Amino acid sequence: MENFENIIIGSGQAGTPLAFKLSSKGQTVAFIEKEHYGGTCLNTGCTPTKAYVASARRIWEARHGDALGIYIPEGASANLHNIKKRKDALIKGSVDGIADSIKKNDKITAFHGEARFTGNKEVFVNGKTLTAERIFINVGGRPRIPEEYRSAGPLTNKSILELTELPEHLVVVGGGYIGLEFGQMFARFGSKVTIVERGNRIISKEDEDVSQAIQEALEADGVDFRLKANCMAARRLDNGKVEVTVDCDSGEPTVVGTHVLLAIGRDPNADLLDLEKTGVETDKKGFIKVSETLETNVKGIFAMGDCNGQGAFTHTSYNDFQIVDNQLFGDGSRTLSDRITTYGLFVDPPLGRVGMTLAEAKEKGKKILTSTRPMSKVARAREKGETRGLMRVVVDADSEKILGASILGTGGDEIIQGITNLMYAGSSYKVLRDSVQIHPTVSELLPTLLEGLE
Ligand SMILES: Cc1cc2nc3c(=O)[nH]c(=O)nc-3n(C[C@H](O)[C@H](O)[C@H](O)COP(=O)(O)OP(=O)(O)OC[C@H]3O[C@@H](n4cnc5c(N)ncnc54)[C@H](O)[C@@H]3O)c2cc1C
Ligand SMILES: NC(=O)c1ccc[n+]([C@@H]2O[C@H](COP(=O)([O-])OP(=O)(O)OC[C@H]3O[C@@H](n4cnc5c(N)ncnc54)[C@H](O)[C@@H]3O)[C@@H](O)[C@H]2O)c1
Repeated sequence: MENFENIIIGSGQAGTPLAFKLSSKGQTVAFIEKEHYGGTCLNTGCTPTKAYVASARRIWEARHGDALGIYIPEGASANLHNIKKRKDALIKGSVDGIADSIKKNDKITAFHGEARFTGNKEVFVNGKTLTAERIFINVGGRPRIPEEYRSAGPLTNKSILELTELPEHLVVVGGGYIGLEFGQMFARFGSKVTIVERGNRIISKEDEDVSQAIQEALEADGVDFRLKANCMAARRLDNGKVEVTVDCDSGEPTVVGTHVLLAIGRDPNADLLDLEKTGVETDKKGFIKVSETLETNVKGIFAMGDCNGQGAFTHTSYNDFQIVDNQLFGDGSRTLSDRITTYGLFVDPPLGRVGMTLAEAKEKGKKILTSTRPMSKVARAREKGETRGLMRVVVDADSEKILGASILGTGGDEIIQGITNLMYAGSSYKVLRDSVQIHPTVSELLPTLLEGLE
């Protein structure tokens, strides 16, 4: 039995900074990771996909000179082997950086193996039992793979990033974040892509016109959509192809492709921890239940990141770390409910989102003011020749505070942060409405957008 002051299970976006923070305070840490340092975001999530998105954008530019008066000779092609090589190098640099820092840190003891609980404050890994008064769980999630897809040998976000040759026809099941980002990039690389979605529209959390505009953007890249695909299964055919049963209301009942990517959501890894040995409670979906300060029902055991169901993004996991850090070493004022929902969808053009959609605000019965402006009415977007998308803001009519915004368009993933900042400041929308912004930028239309509130 080895005793530490802290045990961290999983080196995700919260566990890793926490290990270094605890050690900087002179505390001992057992840091357990079963796979690669940096977790999903670094190895099979954000970093590789955004590297691929950049390659996809480059080939799109190489094929779209005409609109801007540039003659580009034909022949640009994507070399997936080299795209992957670049991505692998990016990841290796960061993973090695974390490993080096851990090696040099005499307060952190690293364990490479799968941890599970054997007692209340007792964790078993690599044949050793570790104990600590404080245990932090940051185990993330894994792709959901329903039984009816298994025999087809579907790709996941992990295995698709190992391909070195382009799929001839990639069938993507799921029209959410993962399906849309991979769908567009592989279409741009040169694969035929069909996205099959169970709902009647893609990315259904967004306002309908936003979903529609994203679908049109991907269709312009050649992506086919099959919506309302409500009876889904997949099987491998004798000729090696995969057949996905879609059973939509109209059209062919199946789609046959060379590869199928499953992107229908992720399940938390909490079920693999033998949590019953500690009495830590999970909810119906398997997420670990936490308090406002991320402590579980067992005192001294915390859950951070995707496994607590309070967020599913790198920045929400990192914010979990900030909350725990503030509770342990700060003034204890930071809690979960301070967090404003914000995220990006990194298709092209990108979507930046914060707070409520218009539909959500209406559903909540709020007295609202709203304004929408198409990107075709934004000078900078016209100058760039990238006029797809729209910007929308929703304001609480009584408090004058911004409730939410969607910016789908060139630079949308960056521009949204200005609105996020205003929301964190708790200021009236009038502060932004009356501000001066640089010309010519997309942001300069934010004051105009706010002048149009109705
Ligand atoms: C394809 C894809 C693209 C994404 N793109 C974005 C994006 O652009 N922006 C964004 O904000 N988010 C993105 N995300 C989401 C983001 O990756 C996660 O929200 C983020 O990684 C937070 O994860 P985490 O901290 O909960 O844990 P993770 O990063 O999932 O790390 C958990 C770690 O725990 C380890 N582990 C699990 N069980 C055990 C165990 N029993 N013992 C030891 N170790 C264990 C795992 O090996 C893993 O390394 C993306 C996700 C995917 C899949
Ligand atoms: N840009 C980003 O920040 C980013 C990028 C990628 C992934 N992620 C994270 O990864 C998580 C998982 O992403 P995801 O795309 O797998 O999930 P998701 O929940 O975003 O989308 C899943 C989609 O699949 C559909 N679906 C569900 N079951 C289906 C079925 N049986 N057949 C057909 N369609 C089905 C759903 O209606 C939904 O549209 C997200 O919650 C997100 O937090 C974030």
